[in-house]
Amino acid sequence: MDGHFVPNITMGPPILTWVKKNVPQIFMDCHMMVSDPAKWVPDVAKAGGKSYTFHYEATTEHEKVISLIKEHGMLVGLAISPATPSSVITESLGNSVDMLLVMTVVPGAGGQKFMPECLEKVADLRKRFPGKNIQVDGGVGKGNACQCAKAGSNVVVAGTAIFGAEDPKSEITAIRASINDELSANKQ
Ligand SMILES: O=C(CO)[C@@H](O)[C@H](O)COP(=O)(O)O
Repeated sequence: MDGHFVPNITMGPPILTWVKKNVPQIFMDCHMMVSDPAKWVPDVAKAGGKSYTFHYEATTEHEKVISLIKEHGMLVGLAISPATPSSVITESLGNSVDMLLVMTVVPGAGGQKFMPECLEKVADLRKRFPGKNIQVDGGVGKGNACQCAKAGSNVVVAGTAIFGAEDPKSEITAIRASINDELSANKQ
């Protein structure tokens, strides 16, 4: 968060560098809620970022940003905010990224209420991009992770549900189990 695309400011490349140093095996999935996504690509890659997700709404030069991220050896994620329809993700755009992120809160702060109406977009994207990772972020926890997976998501982000839990480990286990149960039921 850069204080411009969204009102808040959070961590940037210097913090990623320290996290990577202390947890070398970590997979850093970097969701960049920033107005100028191209600007941060080199520094995030250098800091050890593995996946770089930028917002569809932040730029008109999607292909350029995607190429830049790939040139820096990172996986590419493309995010849409609640007000953005899934139809903006064209076949060629969707096929050129590794992950599609459907926000289920307005980007900018943790602790907001999950917006179930956004799951229609997950279902649409899953239908059109069966092989892609589809992430859901915003107000996700063990109570609704299965709804996300049912709609077609296979990756979820949970902040408050985990960091606010009395037992974060068991919250993670419960979220993971409900997604895996749903995904294996869908396979049959
Ligand atoms: O940062 C945002 C939205 O901008 C959050 O959605 C976090 O990514 C997850 O936090 P919770 O919604 O789970 O509290």
